Amino acid sequence: MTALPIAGRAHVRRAAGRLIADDRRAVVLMVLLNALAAVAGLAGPWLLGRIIDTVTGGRASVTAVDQLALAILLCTVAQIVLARSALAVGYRFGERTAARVRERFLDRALALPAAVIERVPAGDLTARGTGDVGAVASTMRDAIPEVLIAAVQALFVLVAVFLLDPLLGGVALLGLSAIPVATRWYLRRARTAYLAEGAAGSVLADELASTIAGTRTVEALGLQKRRLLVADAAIAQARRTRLRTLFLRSVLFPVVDVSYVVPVVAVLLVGGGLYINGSLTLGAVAACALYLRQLAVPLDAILIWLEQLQSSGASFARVEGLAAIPRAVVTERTPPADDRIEVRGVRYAYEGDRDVLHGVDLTVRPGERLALVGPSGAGKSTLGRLLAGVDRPRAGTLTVGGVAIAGLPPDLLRRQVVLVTQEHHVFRDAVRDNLTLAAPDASDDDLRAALAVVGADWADELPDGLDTPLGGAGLTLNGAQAQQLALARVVLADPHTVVLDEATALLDPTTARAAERSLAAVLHDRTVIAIAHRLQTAHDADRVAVMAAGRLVELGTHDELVAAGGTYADLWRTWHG
Ligand SMILES: Nc1ncnc2c1ncn2[C@@H]1O[C@H](COP(=O)(O)OP(=O)(O)OP(=O)(O)O)[C@@H](O)[C@H]1O
Repeated sequence: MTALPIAGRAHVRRAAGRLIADDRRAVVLMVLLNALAAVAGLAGPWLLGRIIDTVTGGRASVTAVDQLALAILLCTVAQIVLARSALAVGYRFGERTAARVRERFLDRALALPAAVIERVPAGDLTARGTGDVGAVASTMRDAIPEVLIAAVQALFVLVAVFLLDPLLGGVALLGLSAIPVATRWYLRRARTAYLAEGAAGSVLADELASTIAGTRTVEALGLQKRRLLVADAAIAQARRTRLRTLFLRSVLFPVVDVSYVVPVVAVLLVGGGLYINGSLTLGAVAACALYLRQLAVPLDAILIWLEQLQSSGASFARVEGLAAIPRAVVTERTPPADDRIEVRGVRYAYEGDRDVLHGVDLTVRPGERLALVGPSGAGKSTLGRLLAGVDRPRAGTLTVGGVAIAGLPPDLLRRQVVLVTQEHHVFRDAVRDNLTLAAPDASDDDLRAALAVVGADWADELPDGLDTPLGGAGLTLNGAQAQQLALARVVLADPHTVVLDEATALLDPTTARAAERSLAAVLHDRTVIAIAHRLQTAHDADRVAVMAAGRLVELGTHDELVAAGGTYADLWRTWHG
């Protein structure tokens, strides 16, 4: 199993920037409304300072004080209205952006090549698609608007203090200096810690999912204790990583809380001195102190969200990690010239450059039945997947009618080659939707005809006909019926070539016989490449290709190969006892 990639910091920053830029009008409006709200909010302490100066200057008249008080009231109302409007614009921006994150993840997950999905732990993809996407979406909805708003407010408050008195502004900044130091310490450690927390969550989800999926096996083999130990280890790791992030938070927050009080005290002390000196009015000192008290609110908001930004930054890196996986690219636009499949110098590696196929050459003749035989691990299934376009070769070419098989678009590919294995997925959907996957334009009559070809009599007695839901609360198909449904899909896709890989291996003997009949009906008039585990299949085939250790070692008819006295002849003798 290979883990899914994680996006680097630069990629995450660019992706976040793009999300904001995609809705830039909302962002500009949000900042503008909020800047106006901040200006209205700043007027309050300044007007209060004016009242103090008017009263202490002995020039107080009731009308002047009333007018100033009324102005404070108006500014407060304006601030509330503007700030609420900014928040409303922000939340709408957040909801739209969250929806885009979800859609993009789904698009990317659906575009992952089948080979990649098979190789990554299922829990990882699920955890990214649920927990991580959820964390990013809620950050976009709540954190980004609030952080933007708080940043504008904090900036305006500081500018106001500097405008009132630059010296007091400097003192305030000095008093706040512990915050960036503590934040830097936190940020340096937080990404790694939150990534570890996310990874531990994925492992836990994966372990639980695989225990649930294998419940019967676990029960049958008495593996409960072993699975519990595995789950315990995953839970312990999840707990360790959570404690680490908790520790980081428990250092940051107390330092920050104390840092809010320091500048207020410093400004009152220094401002008091300046007032006694006569270089500053009492009103200005009071206004500065009030501003700095106000500063705690936006700074607190930024720091609280910073924590969420960090954890969701790690989530975003996991969500964006999918972008690093090359999509299944369509390189061929022209339909193949004919049905001939050519394999030339094909090499394939599951991991790195450790080849499991070492230069395979093969021509599949249209209409023939070709059996692929060889010992376990020889590379038969791997070649079968390449022939069906599920995977691309690392080197060499696999073509049908002159075009690369894996480069064909899905609708064209399924009319050329289809892989039939023992795994038949029944989607939780109506029978009709389960079938039209293979032929979106097929009519109900086509679907019924396809079910009839594979001998699916049960389909005639469905309670709601083709609308009958399958899986979940709907009808549950048994193994043979599920296979017939899969074979009906093949009939509908109507490929000229079918690759069979252990198509009936899992069925019991009675069902297998019925399944063989269905299969025979599907294979009629098509080229068949059968990965043969029973040599009887090879005996009945037109030609036999023998594989050993990733190489094609023999090719010919059954009789020719038996007469040649090589690998196949040995296999045949052993099988015949
Ligand atoms: N998903 C995978 N990841 C890594 N290596 C793999 C994977 N699948 C197969 N292999 C390796 O590739 C080689 C060829 O395997 P393949 O399944 O194609 O052989 P096979 O001839 O079909 O064997 P069998 O008859 O047992 O199915 C083997 O060494 C196998 O271990």
